[in-house]
Amino acid sequence: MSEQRPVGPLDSSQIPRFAGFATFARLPRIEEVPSADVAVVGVPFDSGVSYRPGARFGPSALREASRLLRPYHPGLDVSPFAEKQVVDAGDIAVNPFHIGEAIEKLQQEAEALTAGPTKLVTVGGDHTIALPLLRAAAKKHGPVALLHFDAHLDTWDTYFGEPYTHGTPFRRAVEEGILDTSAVSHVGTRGPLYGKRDLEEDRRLGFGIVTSGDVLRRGIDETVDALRQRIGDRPLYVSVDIDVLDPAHAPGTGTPEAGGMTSRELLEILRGLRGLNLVGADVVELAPAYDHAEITAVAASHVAYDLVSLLALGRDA
Ligand SMILES: N=C(N)NCCCC(=O)O
Ligand SMILES: [Zn+2]
Ligand SMILES: [Zn+2]
Repeated sequence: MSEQRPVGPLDSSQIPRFAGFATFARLPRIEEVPSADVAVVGVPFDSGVSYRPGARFGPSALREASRLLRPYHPGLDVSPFAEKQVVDAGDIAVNPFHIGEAIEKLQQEAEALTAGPTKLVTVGGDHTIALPLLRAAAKKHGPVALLHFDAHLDTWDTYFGEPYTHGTPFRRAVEEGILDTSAVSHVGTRGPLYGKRDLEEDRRLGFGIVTSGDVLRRGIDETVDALRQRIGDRPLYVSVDIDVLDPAHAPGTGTPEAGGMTSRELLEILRGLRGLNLVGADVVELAPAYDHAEITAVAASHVAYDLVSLLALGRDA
């Protein structure tokens, strides 16, 4: 940004936070400011799911839950909306009846949004959308390190013979050479698999795994240290599937698995990433039809807030 001060959220002491249109954290829309450092953008797409549908309603649920976010982040000691111009870039509308076309359009739109200095936090939508987002990130930064928070590996080959689904984005990404496979990790993995081969193939692709049990046994600090060492100075993309959380913390999702992380653990690990070379991030698989009292939407909105805050801190954290 130039000398101009960022346009922040609506003042909740003047306009109650439950009033008015829902943009992320009540921030301005992208059209309302000359340029943006960080944009939160929705992708209401769930045509790639293998079980419960409904993540197409994720972006609007997250925006509604984000009304309660406040401008200062004590955990990271940053006021992200004062440091940087953060905006809501609306939704990227993609074809719900054609996955291939949806992926192409999403990649184009993500490239257009990030053509300048703007960094994206994308709200899904199902996990299929990570592939075009990673393509756009790699086009700009070269192959990126990946930190993938998820109950699932999402490195399966095909479903019903189809290569582009929410269970396959990271295998496609490795095949396409858009990930730096010396620094790709899953965190929070658990639950039954199709066979032991799933793990062998995942390892062959280059992934390291920190299971949800590992996080419990090692604790936050040791987990963060190991991840930071692996990532180093590389451009980093963070993908958060909200089903990384235990169904008690995130019932509103399509493929829930027992034994997951708490939202506290996830947020603490994210805060441990400050100072890394974060270039983009997503939060996916929020499916509000299965939610209760906005439990999952609130958790996802806080994850998005932490990701925005990390981007607002930038490298000088
Ligand atoms: N990406 C998510 N959430 N789930 C993938 C699960 C794929 C499966 O049903 O085997
Ligand atoms: Zn998952
Ligand atoms: Zn996933």
